Amino acid sequence: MPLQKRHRDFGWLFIVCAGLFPLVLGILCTAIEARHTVRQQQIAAAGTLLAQAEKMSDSAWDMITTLRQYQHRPCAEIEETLQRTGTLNAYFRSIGMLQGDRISCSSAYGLGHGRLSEMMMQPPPVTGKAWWSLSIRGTLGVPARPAVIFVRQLPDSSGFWAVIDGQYLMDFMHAMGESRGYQMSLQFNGGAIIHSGPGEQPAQLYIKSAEYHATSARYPISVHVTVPASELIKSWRQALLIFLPMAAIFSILLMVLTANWLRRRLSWADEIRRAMRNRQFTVHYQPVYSTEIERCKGAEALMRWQLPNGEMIRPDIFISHAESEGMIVPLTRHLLELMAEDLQSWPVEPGFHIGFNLAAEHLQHPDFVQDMMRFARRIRHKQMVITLELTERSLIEDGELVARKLRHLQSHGMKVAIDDFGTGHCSLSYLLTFPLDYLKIDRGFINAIEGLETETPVLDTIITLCHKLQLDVLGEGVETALQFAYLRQRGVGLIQGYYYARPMDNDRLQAWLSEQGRQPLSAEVTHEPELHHPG
Ligand SMILES: Nc1nc2c(ncn2[C@@H]2O[C@H](COP(=O)(O)O[C@H]3[C@@H](O)[C@H](n4cnc5c(=O)[nH]c(N)nc54)O[C@@H]3COP(=O)(O)O)[C@@H](O)[C@H]2O)c(=O)[nH]1
Repeated sequence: MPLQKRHRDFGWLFIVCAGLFPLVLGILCTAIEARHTVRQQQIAAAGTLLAQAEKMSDSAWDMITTLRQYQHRPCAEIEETLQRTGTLNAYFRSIGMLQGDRISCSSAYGLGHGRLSEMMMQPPPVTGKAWWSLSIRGTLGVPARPAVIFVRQLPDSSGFWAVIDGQYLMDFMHAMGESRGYQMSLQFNGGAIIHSGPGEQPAQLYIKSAEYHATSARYPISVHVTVPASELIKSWRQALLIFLPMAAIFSILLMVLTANWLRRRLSWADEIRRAMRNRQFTVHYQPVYSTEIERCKGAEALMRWQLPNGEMIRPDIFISHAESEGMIVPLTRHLLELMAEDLQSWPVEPGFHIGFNLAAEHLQHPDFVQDMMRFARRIRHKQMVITLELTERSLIEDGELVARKLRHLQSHGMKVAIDDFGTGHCSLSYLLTFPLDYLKIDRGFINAIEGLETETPVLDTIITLCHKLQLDVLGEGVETALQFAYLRQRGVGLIQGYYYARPMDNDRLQAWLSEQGRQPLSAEVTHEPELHHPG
Protein backbone atom coordinates (compact mmCIF):
# COMPACT_ATOMS: atom_id res chain seq x y z
CA MET A 1 0.00 0.00 0.00
CA PRO A 2 1.46 3.39 -0.91
CA LEU A 3 2.59 5.60 1.97
CA GLN A 4 0.09 8.28 1.08
CA LYS A 5 -2.82 5.83 1.32
CA ARG A 6 -1.60 4.52 4.66
CA HIS A 7 -1.35 8.09 5.97
CA ARG A 8 -4.84 8.88 4.78
CA ASP A 9 -6.39 5.71 6.26
CA PHE A 10 -4.63 6.33 9.52
CA GLY A 11 -5.93 9.89 9.59
CA TRP A 12 -9.50 8.82 8.89
CA LEU A 13 -9.28 6.25 11.64
CA PHE A 14 -8.22 8.99 14.04
CA ILE A 15 -11.06 11.26 12.96
CA VAL A 16 -13.65 8.47 13.20
CA CYS A 17 -12.38 7.49 16.67
CA ALA A 18 -12.52 11.13 17.77
CA GLY A 19 -16.09 11.35 16.50
CA LEU A 20 -17.11 8.12 18.20
CA PHE A 21 -15.47 8.93 21.50
CA PRO A 22 -18.10 11.39 22.85
CA LEU A 23 -20.88 9.16 21.55
CA VAL A 24 -19.57 5.99 23.21
CA LEU A 25 -18.73 7.90 26.37
CA GLY A 26 -22.20 9.42 26.32
CA ILE A 27 -23.88 6.06 25.89
CA LEU A 28 -21.91 4.62 28.81
CA CYS A 29 -22.46 7.64 31.04
CA THR A 30 -26.18 7.77 30.33
CA ALA A 31 -26.44 4.03 31.07
CA ILE A 32 -24.72 4.58 34.42
CA GLU A 33 -26.79 7.69 35.08
CA ALA A 34 -30.04 5.87 34.21
CA ARG A 35 -29.15 3.02 36.61
CA HIS A 36 -28.27 5.51 39.32
CA THR A 37 -31.54 7.42 38.87
CA VAL A 38 -33.52 4.19 38.95
CA ARG A 39 -31.65 3.11 42.09
CA GLN A 40 -32.56 6.36 43.85
CA GLN A 41 -36.18 5.91 42.84
CA GLN A 42 -36.12 2.31 44.09
CA ILE A 43 -34.72 3.40 47.45
CA ALA A 44 -37.39 6.10 47.74
CA ALA A 45 -40.19 3.70 46.75
CA ALA A 46 -38.98 0.99 49.16
CA GLY A 47 -38.78 3.57 51.97
CA THR A 48 -42.33 4.76 51.33
CA LEU A 49 -43.66 1.20 51.22
CA LEU A 50 -41.88 0.27 54.44
CA ALA A 51 -43.24 3.38 56.14
CA GLN A 52 -46.76 2.44 55.04
CA ALA A 53 -46.34 -1.17 56.23
CA GLU A 54 -45.00 0.05 59.57
CA LYS A 55 -47.94 2.43 59.91
CA MET A 56 -50.36 -0.45 59.35
CA SER A 57 -48.45 -2.58 61.87
CA ASP A 58 -48.71 0.27 64.39
CA SER A 59 -52.49 0.34 63.84
CA ALA A 60 -52.74 -3.42 64.23
CA TRP A 61 -50.78 -3.50 67.48
CA ASP A 62 -52.75 -0.51 68.77
CA MET A 63 -55.92 -2.42 67.96
CA ILE A 64 -54.67 -5.47 69.86
CA THR A 65 -53.83 -3.29 72.82
CA THR A 66 -57.37 -1.88 72.69
CA LEU A 67 -58.78 -5.43 72.66
CA ARG A 68 -57.11 -6.20 76.00
CA GLN A 69 -59.96 -4.38 77.80
CA TYR A 70 -62.30 -7.16 76.62
CA GLN A 71 -60.22 -9.98 78.09
CA HIS A 72 -62.30 -12.65 79.90
CA ARG A 73 -65.58 -11.10 78.71
CA PRO A 74 -68.01 -13.47 76.95
CA CYS A 75 -68.12 -13.21 73.17
CA ALA A 76 -71.85 -12.54 73.07
CA GLU A 77 -71.28 -9.44 75.14
CA ILE A 78 -68.48 -7.95 73.06
CA GLU A 79 -69.31 -9.33 69.62
CA GLU A 80 -71.07 -6.19 68.49
CA THR A 81 -68.34 -3.94 69.81
CA LEU A 82 -65.74 -6.01 68.00
CA GLN A 83 -67.70 -5.74 64.78
CA ARG A 84 -67.97 -1.98 65.10
CA THR A 85 -64.31 -1.50 66.06
CA GLY A 86 -63.12 -3.72 63.19
CA THR A 87 -65.30 -1.95 60.65
CA LEU A 88 -64.66 1.62 61.72
CA ASN A 89 -60.86 1.29 61.76
CA ALA A 90 -59.08 1.37 58.43
CA TYR A 91 -57.25 -1.64 57.00
CA PHE A 92 -58.85 -4.40 59.09
CA ARG A 93 -60.48 -7.50 57.66
CA SER A 94 -61.31 -8.92 61.10
CA ILE A 95 -60.24 -8.80 64.72
CA GLY A 96 -60.89 -11.14 67.62
CA MET A 97 -59.87 -13.09 70.69
CA LEU A 98 -58.13 -16.43 71.23
CA GLN A 99 -58.33 -19.14 73.80
CA GLY A 100 -55.35 -21.42 73.37
CA ASP A 101 -55.23 -22.08 69.62
CA ARG A 102 -58.99 -21.61 69.21
CA ILE A 103 -60.72 -18.45 68.08
CA SER A 104 -63.05 -17.58 70.95
CA CYS A 105 -64.57 -14.51 69.33
CA SER A 106 -64.37 -12.90 65.87
CA SER A 107 -65.61 -9.58 64.50
CA ALA A 108 -66.53 -11.38 61.27
CA TYR A 109 -68.16 -14.57 62.56
CA GLY A 110 -68.92 -13.98 66.21
CA LEU A 111 -68.60 -16.83 68.67
CA GLY A 112 -66.30 -19.80 68.14
CA HIS A 113 -65.05 -20.15 64.65
CA GLY A 114 -62.55 -22.95 64.61
CA ARG A 115 -58.84 -22.85 65.18
CA LEU A 116 -56.37 -20.10 64.38
CA SER A 117 -54.60 -22.37 61.89
CA GLU A 118 -57.89 -22.90 60.06
CA MET A 119 -58.57 -19.18 59.85
CA MET A 120 -55.09 -18.37 58.52
CA MET A 121 -55.07 -21.49 56.33
CA GLN A 122 -51.65 -22.56 57.59
CA PRO A 123 -50.08 -23.52 60.91
CA PRO A 124 -49.08 -20.54 63.08
CA PRO A 125 -45.36 -19.92 63.08
CA VAL A 126 -43.26 -21.28 65.92
CA THR A 127 -41.66 -18.05 67.09
CA GLY A 128 -41.61 -18.61 70.87
CA LYS A 129 -42.74 -15.02 71.17
CA ALA A 130 -45.88 -13.58 72.68
CA TRP A 131 -46.15 -11.06 69.81
CA TRP A 132 -45.90 -12.08 66.21
CA SER A 133 -47.13 -11.10 62.78
CA LEU A 134 -47.14 -12.98 59.48
CA SER A 135 -48.15 -12.30 55.91
CA ILE A 136 -50.51 -15.04 54.67
CA ARG A 137 -51.98 -16.05 51.30
CA GLY A 138 -55.56 -15.57 52.53
CA THR A 139 -58.01 -16.26 55.36
CA LEU A 140 -60.78 -18.78 55.58
CA GLY A 141 -63.40 -16.20 54.69
CA VAL A 142 -61.33 -14.55 51.90
CA PRO A 143 -58.97 -17.28 50.73
CA ALA A 144 -57.89 -15.62 47.46
CA ARG A 145 -56.65 -12.34 48.87
CA PRO A 146 -53.48 -12.03 50.96
CA ALA A 147 -53.54 -10.62 54.42
CA VAL A 148 -51.31 -9.93 57.40
CA ILE A 149 -52.13 -11.43 60.75
CA PHE A 150 -51.00 -9.93 64.07
CA VAL A 151 -51.26 -12.10 67.22
CA ARG A 152 -50.71 -11.36 70.90
CA GLN A 153 -50.78 -14.35 73.31
CA LEU A 154 -51.03 -13.91 77.05
CA PRO A 155 -49.52 -16.23 79.67
CA ASP A 156 -52.96 -17.54 80.65
CA SER A 157 -53.30 -18.93 77.05
CA SER A 158 -55.86 -16.29 76.09
CA GLY A 159 -54.93 -13.90 73.33
CA PHE A 160 -55.97 -11.36 70.63
CA TRP A 161 -55.58 -11.16 66.91
CA ALA A 162 -56.09 -8.69 64.10
CA VAL A 163 -56.05 -9.37 60.33
CA ILE A 164 -55.16 -6.56 57.96
CA ASP A 165 -56.42 -6.94 54.42
CA GLY A 166 -53.56 -7.29 51.94
CA GLN A 167 -55.57 -5.35 49.36
CA TYR A 168 -54.58 -2.06 51.03
CA LEU A 169 -50.94 -2.91 50.62
CA MET A 170 -51.44 -4.20 47.08
CA ASP A 171 -53.27 -1.02 46.08
CA PHE A 172 -50.60 1.11 47.67
CA MET A 173 -47.79 -0.75 45.85
CA HIS A 174 -49.73 -0.63 42.63
CA ALA A 175 -50.30 3.13 42.87
CA MET A 176 -46.60 3.74 43.55
CA GLY A 177 -45.17 1.37 40.95
CA GLU A 178 -47.63 1.53 38.09
CA SER A 179 -46.47 4.78 36.46
CA ARG A 180 -42.83 3.64 36.45
CA GLY A 181 -43.48 -0.03 35.74
CA TYR A 182 -41.98 -1.14 39.06
CA GLN A 183 -42.86 -4.44 40.64
CA MET A 184 -43.08 -4.22 44.43
CA SER A 185 -43.58 -6.89 47.06
CA LEU A 186 -43.40 -7.25 50.79
CA GLN A 187 -43.31 -9.98 53.40
CA PHE A 188 -44.05 -10.03 57.09
CA ASN A 189 -41.80 -12.36 59.01
CA GLY A 190 -40.86 -14.40 55.94
CA GLY A 191 -44.51 -15.28 55.26
CA ALA A 192 -46.44 -15.17 51.99
CA ILE A 193 -45.27 -12.59 49.48
CA ILE A 194 -47.73 -9.79 48.82
CA HIS A 195 -46.95 -8.16 45.49
CA SER A 196 -48.27 -5.43 43.29
CA GLY A 197 -48.31 -7.01 39.87
CA PRO A 198 -47.01 -9.81 37.66
CA GLY A 199 -43.81 -11.55 38.75
CA GLU A 200 -40.57 -12.00 36.77
CA GLN A 201 -40.13 -10.29 33.44
CA PRO A 202 -37.62 -11.47 30.83
CA ALA A 203 -34.22 -9.74 30.53
CA GLN A 204 -33.72 -7.64 27.40
CA LEU A 205 -30.52 -7.40 25.40
CA TYR A 206 -28.53 -8.88 28.24
CA ILE A 207 -29.76 -6.16 30.58
CA LYS A 208 -31.00 -7.65 33.82
CA SER A 209 -33.78 -6.11 35.86
CA ALA A 210 -32.65 -4.00 38.81
CA GLU A 211 -33.51 -5.39 42.26
CA TYR A 212 -33.65 -3.51 45.54
CA HIS A 213 -34.31 -5.04 48.95
CA ALA A 214 -34.94 -3.21 52.24
CA THR A 215 -36.02 -4.22 55.74
CA SER A 216 -37.72 -2.39 58.55
CA ALA A 217 -35.80 -1.56 61.70
CA ARG A 218 -38.96 -1.76 63.82
CA TYR A 219 -40.89 -4.78 62.52
CA PRO A 220 -39.98 -8.00 60.69
CA ILE A 221 -40.98 -6.53 57.36
CA SER A 222 -38.97 -6.81 54.17
CA VAL A 223 -39.75 -5.14 50.85
CA HIS A 224 -38.55 -5.73 47.30
CA VAL A 225 -38.64 -3.22 44.47
CA THR A 226 -37.86 -4.62 41.02
CA VAL A 227 -37.40 -2.45 37.93
CA PRO A 228 -37.71 -4.57 34.80
CA ALA A 229 -35.09 -4.34 32.02
CA SER A 230 -37.62 -2.66 29.72
CA GLU A 231 -38.02 0.17 32.24
CA LEU A 232 -34.26 0.54 32.60
CA ILE A 233 -33.95 0.84 28.83
CA LYS A 234 -36.76 3.38 28.77
CA SER A 235 -35.08 5.58 31.34
CA TRP A 236 -31.72 5.16 29.53
CA ARG A 237 -33.38 6.23 26.29
CA GLN A 238 -34.77 9.34 27.97
CA ALA A 239 -31.32 10.27 29.27
CA LEU A 240 -29.88 9.66 25.80
CA LEU A 241 -32.45 11.96 24.20
CA ILE A 242 -31.21 14.80 26.39
CA PHE A 243 -27.54 13.94 26.03
CA LEU A 244 -27.25 12.88 22.38
CA PRO A 245 -27.59 16.33 20.75
CA MET A 246 -24.78 17.57 23.02
CA ALA A 247 -22.70 14.49 22.27
CA ALA A 248 -23.27 14.99 18.53
CA ILE A 249 -22.03 18.60 18.75
CA PHE A 250 -19.00 17.45 20.76
CA SER A 251 -18.43 14.69 18.29
CA ILE A 252 -18.40 17.08 15.31
CA LEU A 253 -16.20 19.55 17.20
CA LEU A 254 -13.72 16.85 18.12
CA MET A 255 -13.64 15.55 14.56
CA VAL A 256 -12.94 19.02 13.20
CA LEU A 257 -10.23 19.61 15.82
CA THR A 258 -8.66 16.22 15.12
CA ALA A 259 -8.73 16.82 11.38
CA ASN A 260 -7.05 20.19 11.88
CA TRP A 261 -4.53 18.70 14.24
CA LEU A 262 -3.73 15.92 11.78
CA ARG A 263 -3.38 18.39 8.96
CA ARG A 264 -0.91 20.43 10.97
CA ARG A 265 0.84 17.34 12.29
CA LEU A 266 1.57 16.07 8.80
CA SER A 267 4.71 18.10 8.21
CA TRP A 268 5.42 20.16 5.14
CA ALA A 269 8.23 17.74 4.38
CA ASP A 270 5.73 14.84 4.23
CA GLU A 271 3.31 16.90 2.16
CA ILE A 272 6.02 17.95 -0.30
CA ARG A 273 7.28 14.37 -0.63
CA ARG A 274 3.75 13.18 -1.28
CA ALA A 275 3.08 15.99 -3.76
CA MET A 276 6.22 15.10 -5.72
CA ARG A 277 5.16 11.47 -5.91
CA ASN A 278 1.69 12.43 -7.08
CA ARG A 279 2.96 14.94 -9.62
CA GLN A 280 1.17 17.87 -7.99
CA PHE A 281 4.07 20.17 -8.88
CA THR A 282 4.27 21.71 -12.32
CA VAL A 283 6.53 24.34 -13.82
CA HIS A 284 5.41 27.67 -15.20
CA TYR A 285 7.73 29.70 -17.37
CA GLN A 286 8.00 33.47 -17.59
CA PRO A 287 9.53 34.79 -20.83
CA VAL A 288 12.49 37.21 -20.70
CA TYR A 289 12.79 39.94 -23.36
CA SER A 290 16.08 41.14 -24.80
CA THR A 291 16.14 44.86 -25.67
CA GLU A 292 19.17 44.18 -27.89
CA ILE A 293 17.77 41.53 -30.20
CA GLU A 294 14.19 42.75 -29.56
CA ARG A 295 12.64 39.36 -29.00
CA CYS A 296 12.31 36.72 -26.34
CA LYS A 297 15.70 35.56 -25.26
CA GLY A 298 14.88 33.15 -22.51
CA ALA A 299 12.51 32.13 -19.72
CA GLU A 300 12.59 31.68 -15.98
CA ALA A 301 11.18 28.45 -14.52
CA LEU A 302 8.85 28.98 -11.56
CA MET A 303 7.39 26.12 -9.64
CA ARG A 304 3.66 25.72 -9.04
CA TRP A 305 1.86 23.39 -6.57
CA GLN A 306 -1.74 22.49 -7.14
CA LEU A 307 -3.57 20.27 -4.63
CA PRO A 308 -6.02 17.60 -5.86
CA ASN A 309 -8.92 19.88 -4.85
CA GLY A 310 -7.63 22.56 -7.20
CA GLU A 311 -6.24 24.80 -4.48
CA MET A 312 -2.87 26.40 -5.31
CA ILE A 313 -0.17 26.77 -2.68
CA ARG A 314 1.88 29.92 -3.12
CA PRO A 315 5.52 29.31 -4.12
CA ASP A 316 6.92 31.73 -1.54
CA ILE A 317 5.15 29.64 1.14
CA PHE A 318 6.13 26.15 0.04
CA ILE A 319 9.65 27.18 -0.96
CA SER A 320 10.35 28.68 2.45
CA HIS A 321 8.92 25.54 4.15
CA ALA A 322 10.97 23.32 1.84
CA GLU A 323 14.05 25.32 2.85
CA SER A 324 13.32 25.15 6.57
CA GLU A 325 12.43 21.42 6.55
CA GLY A 326 15.37 20.21 4.49
CA MET A 327 13.34 19.54 1.34
CA ILE A 328 14.67 22.23 -0.99
CA VAL A 329 17.33 19.97 -2.57
CA PRO A 330 14.89 17.12 -3.45
CA LEU A 331 12.37 19.73 -4.61
CA THR A 332 14.89 21.44 -6.90
CA ARG A 333 15.91 18.06 -8.30
CA HIS A 334 12.23 17.42 -8.97
CA LEU A 335 11.99 20.81 -10.69
CA LEU A 336 14.90 19.88 -12.95
CA GLU A 337 13.22 16.56 -13.80
CA LEU A 338 9.98 18.32 -14.74
CA MET A 339 11.85 20.97 -16.73
CA ALA A 340 13.87 18.36 -18.61
CA GLU A 341 10.58 16.74 -19.69
CA ASP A 342 9.00 20.07 -20.70
CA LEU A 343 11.97 21.48 -22.61
CA GLN A 344 12.14 18.56 -25.03
CA SER A 345 9.42 20.02 -27.24
CA TRP A 346 10.20 23.76 -27.00
CA PRO A 347 10.38 25.55 -30.36
CA VAL A 348 13.52 27.55 -29.53
CA GLU A 349 16.85 28.19 -31.21
CA PRO A 350 20.25 27.35 -29.72
CA GLY A 351 21.37 29.92 -27.14
CA PHE A 352 17.89 30.37 -25.64
CA HIS A 353 18.27 31.01 -21.90
CA ILE A 354 16.52 28.87 -19.35
CA GLY A 355 16.85 30.10 -15.77
CA PHE A 356 15.76 28.66 -12.47
CA ASN A 357 16.13 29.55 -8.80
CA LEU A 358 18.59 27.80 -6.52
CA ALA A 359 18.56 27.83 -2.74
CA ALA A 360 21.71 28.45 -0.69
CA GLU A 361 21.50 24.96 0.81
CA HIS A 362 21.69 23.34 -2.60
CA LEU A 363 24.85 25.27 -3.53
CA GLN A 364 26.55 23.82 -0.45
CA HIS A 365 25.30 20.32 -1.09
CA PRO A 366 28.04 17.84 -2.12
CA ASP A 367 25.95 16.74 -5.13
CA PHE A 368 25.22 20.25 -6.40
CA VAL A 369 27.56 20.17 -9.38
CA GLN A 370 26.49 16.64 -10.24
CA ASP A 371 22.79 17.65 -10.14
CA MET A 372 23.39 20.59 -12.49
CA MET A 373 25.49 18.52 -14.88
CA ARG A 374 22.87 15.78 -15.01
CA PHE A 375 20.25 18.35 -15.99
CA ALA A 376 22.59 19.85 -18.60
CA ARG A 377 23.13 16.42 -20.12
CA ARG A 378 19.39 15.78 -20.36
CA ILE A 379 18.76 18.95 -22.41
CA ARG A 380 22.11 19.05 -24.23
CA HIS A 381 20.55 18.50 -27.63
CA LYS A 382 18.47 21.70 -27.23
CA GLN A 383 21.70 23.75 -26.85
CA MET A 384 20.11 26.09 -24.34
CA VAL A 385 22.00 28.33 -21.94
CA ILE A 386 21.30 27.28 -18.37
CA THR A 387 21.11 30.22 -15.97
CA LEU A 388 21.51 29.56 -12.28
CA GLU A 389 19.66 32.22 -10.30
CA LEU A 390 21.10 32.64 -6.83
CA THR A 391 20.15 34.93 -4.02
CA GLU A 392 22.71 37.16 -2.35
CA ARG A 393 22.47 35.01 0.79
CA SER A 394 23.77 31.94 -1.10
CA LEU A 395 27.09 33.67 -1.65
CA ILE A 396 27.77 34.47 1.98
CA GLU A 397 28.23 30.95 3.42
CA ASP A 398 31.14 28.83 2.20
CA GLY A 399 31.91 31.58 -0.33
CA GLU A 400 35.15 30.16 -1.70
CA LEU A 401 33.81 26.64 -2.20
CA VAL A 402 30.62 27.93 -3.85
CA ALA A 403 32.65 30.18 -6.15
CA ARG A 404 34.75 27.17 -7.25
CA LYS A 405 31.63 25.13 -8.04
CA LEU A 406 30.11 28.00 -10.01
CA ARG A 407 33.29 28.51 -12.02
CA HIS A 408 33.26 24.83 -12.86
CA LEU A 409 29.67 25.02 -14.11
CA GLN A 410 30.43 28.21 -16.06
CA SER A 411 33.20 26.34 -17.79
CA HIS A 412 30.43 24.03 -19.07
CA GLY A 413 28.52 26.98 -20.56
CA MET A 414 26.19 27.81 -17.66
CA LYS A 415 25.48 31.39 -16.55
CA VAL A 416 25.19 32.68 -13.01
CA ALA A 417 22.79 35.46 -12.02
CA ILE A 418 22.11 37.21 -8.72
CA ASP A 419 18.36 37.31 -8.16
CA ASP A 420 16.44 40.09 -6.37
CA PHE A 421 19.61 42.19 -6.35
CA GLY A 422 19.61 44.95 -3.76
CA THR A 423 17.31 43.23 -1.24
CA GLY A 424 19.92 40.99 0.47
CA HIS A 425 23.10 41.59 2.42
CA CYS A 426 25.58 41.27 -0.40
CA SER A 427 28.60 43.46 -0.09
CA LEU A 428 29.88 44.98 -3.30
CA SER A 429 33.10 43.00 -2.97
CA TYR A 430 31.12 39.85 -3.74
CA LEU A 431 30.35 41.22 -7.15
CA LEU A 432 34.08 41.21 -7.86
CA THR A 433 34.93 37.93 -6.16
CA PHE A 434 32.13 35.82 -7.52
CA PRO A 435 31.93 34.54 -11.06
CA LEU A 436 28.70 36.35 -11.98
CA ASP A 437 27.22 36.87 -15.44
CA TYR A 438 24.32 39.17 -14.66
CA LEU A 439 22.25 40.84 -12.01
CA LYS A 440 18.49 40.73 -11.73
CA ILE A 441 17.34 44.05 -10.26
CA ASP A 442 14.56 43.56 -7.73
CA ARG A 443 11.15 44.92 -8.70
CA GLY A 444 11.15 47.21 -5.66
CA PHE A 445 13.67 49.44 -7.48
CA ILE A 446 11.76 49.20 -10.75
CA ASN A 447 8.58 50.35 -8.97
CA ALA A 448 10.40 53.54 -7.98
CA ILE A 449 10.49 54.74 -11.61
CA GLU A 450 8.36 57.90 -11.89
CA GLY A 451 9.08 59.34 -15.32
CA LEU A 452 11.35 58.85 -18.29
CA GLU A 453 13.40 61.91 -17.50
CA THR A 454 13.13 61.69 -13.69
CA GLU A 455 16.16 60.16 -12.05
CA THR A 456 15.79 57.05 -9.91
CA PRO A 457 19.08 57.26 -7.98
CA VAL A 458 19.47 53.73 -6.52
CA LEU A 459 18.26 52.03 -9.70
CA ASP A 460 20.50 54.21 -11.86
CA THR A 461 23.48 53.43 -9.63
CA ILE A 462 22.90 49.68 -9.87
CA ILE A 463 22.60 49.87 -13.66
CA THR A 464 25.80 51.95 -13.93
CA LEU A 465 27.63 49.54 -11.59
CA CYS A 466 26.64 46.57 -13.74
CA HIS A 467 27.83 48.33 -16.87
CA LYS A 468 31.13 49.16 -15.22
CA LEU A 469 31.58 45.55 -14.06
CA GLN A 470 30.52 44.36 -17.49
CA LEU A 471 27.63 42.39 -16.04
CA ASP A 472 24.39 41.94 -17.94
CA VAL A 473 21.37 43.52 -16.23
CA LEU A 474 17.82 42.18 -16.02
CA GLY A 475 14.97 44.32 -14.76
CA GLU A 476 12.45 42.20 -12.80
CA GLY A 477 8.76 42.90 -12.28
CA VAL A 478 8.41 45.33 -15.17
CA GLU A 479 4.72 46.09 -15.32
CA THR A 480 4.33 49.27 -17.36
CA ALA A 481 5.42 50.78 -20.65
CA LEU A 482 7.13 53.60 -18.71
CA GLN A 483 9.24 51.14 -16.69
CA PHE A 484 10.11 49.27 -19.87
CA ALA A 485 11.06 52.46 -21.76
CA TYR A 486 13.09 53.78 -18.81
CA LEU A 487 15.15 50.60 -18.49
CA ARG A 488 15.69 50.26 -22.23
CA GLN A 489 16.80 53.90 -22.44
CA ARG A 490 19.43 53.22 -19.73
CA GLY A 491 20.82 50.16 -21.44
CA VAL A 492 19.15 47.38 -19.41
CA GLY A 493 19.50 44.45 -21.79
CA LEU A 494 16.93 42.05 -20.33
CA ILE A 495 13.35 42.69 -19.20
CA GLN A 496 11.08 40.35 -17.26
CA GLY A 497 7.63 41.19 -15.97
CA TYR A 498 3.92 41.22 -16.60
CA TYR A 499 4.37 44.01 -19.17
CA TYR A 500 6.02 41.51 -21.45
CA ALA A 501 4.52 38.20 -20.34
CA ARG A 502 3.16 36.51 -17.25
CA PRO A 503 4.40 33.08 -16.10
CA MET A 504 2.49 30.38 -18.03
CA ASP A 505 2.32 26.61 -18.14
CA ASN A 506 4.35 24.53 -20.57
CA ASP A 507 1.64 24.19 -23.26
CA ARG A 508 0.74 27.89 -23.22
CA LEU A 509 4.39 28.89 -23.28
CA GLN A 510 5.08 26.80 -26.37
CA ALA A 511 2.10 28.38 -28.16
CA TRP A 512 3.21 31.83 -26.96
CA LEU A 513 6.79 31.29 -28.18
CA SER A 514 5.56 30.29 -31.62
CA GLU A 515 3.13 33.25 -31.88
CA GLN A 516 4.82 36.12 -30.02
CA GLY A 517 8.31 34.99 -29.11
CA ARG A 518 9.95 36.72 -32.05
CA GLN A 519 7.96 39.98 -31.92
CA PRO A 520 9.52 43.20 -30.62
CA LEU A 521 7.97 44.85 -27.60
CA SER A 522 6.79 48.42 -28.11
CA ALA A 523 6.87 51.02 -25.38
CA GLU A 524 4.08 53.50 -25.90
CA VAL A 525 4.45 55.65 -22.84
CA THR A 526 1.35 57.59 -21.85
CA HIS A 527 0.80 59.87 -18.81
CA GLU A 528 -1.12 57.11 -17.08
CA PRO A 529 0.98 53.99 -17.47
CA GLU A 530 -1.19 50.94 -18.12
CA LEU A 531 -0.67 47.42 -17.00
CA HIS A 532 -0.18 45.21 -20.00
CA HIS A 533 -1.49 41.65 -19.82
CA PRO A 534 -0.26 39.64 -22.76
CA GLY A 535 -2.23 36.53 -23.70
N1 LIG B 1 14.09 28.11 -5.04
C1 LIG B 1 13.00 28.27 -5.81
N2 LIG B 1 12.25 29.38 -5.68
C2 LIG B 1 11.17 29.52 -6.47
C3 LIG B 1 10.78 28.54 -7.41
N3 LIG B 1 9.65 28.96 -8.02
C4 LIG B 1 9.34 30.15 -7.49
N4 LIG B 1 10.24 30.46 -6.54
C5 LIG B 1 10.29 31.66 -5.71
O1 LIG B 1 9.07 31.86 -5.08
C6 LIG B 1 8.82 33.28 -4.99
C7 LIG B 1 7.47 33.59 -5.61
O2 LIG B 1 7.45 33.19 -6.94
P1 LIG B 1 6.22 33.41 -7.88
O3 LIG B 1 4.98 33.51 -7.09
O4 LIG B 1 6.36 32.42 -8.96
O5 LIG B 1 6.46 34.87 -8.43
C8 LIG B 1 7.35 35.05 -9.51
C9 LIG B 1 6.67 35.83 -10.60
O6 LIG B 1 5.37 35.39 -10.86
C10 LIG B 1 6.69 37.21 -10.04
N5 LIG B 1 6.62 38.23 -11.09
C11 LIG B 1 7.16 38.20 -12.32
N6 LIG B 1 6.88 39.32 -12.99
C12 LIG B 1 6.15 40.10 -12.16
C13 LIG B 1 5.55 41.39 -12.28
O7 LIG B 1 5.62 42.06 -13.29
N7 LIG B 1 4.86 41.85 -11.19
C14 LIG B 1 4.75 41.10 -10.04
N8 LIG B 1 4.03 41.63 -9.03
N9 LIG B 1 5.31 39.90 -9.92
C15 LIG B 1 5.99 39.39 -10.95
O8 LIG B 1 7.94 37.32 -9.41
C16 LIG B 1 8.40 36.04 -9.00
C17 LIG B 1 9.70 35.74 -9.68
O9 LIG B 1 10.68 36.18 -8.80
P2 LIG B 1 12.23 35.84 -9.04
O10 LIG B 1 12.42 34.38 -8.80
O11 LIG B 1 12.90 36.67 -8.05
O12 LIG B 1 12.52 36.19 -10.45
C18 LIG B 1 9.91 33.98 -5.75
O13 LIG B 1 10.85 34.46 -4.81
C19 LIG B 1 10.53 32.88 -6.57
O14 LIG B 1 11.92 33.10 -6.70
C20 LIG B 1 11.60 27.38 -7.53
O15 LIG B 1 11.35 26.49 -8.34
N10 LIG B 1 12.71 27.29 -6.71
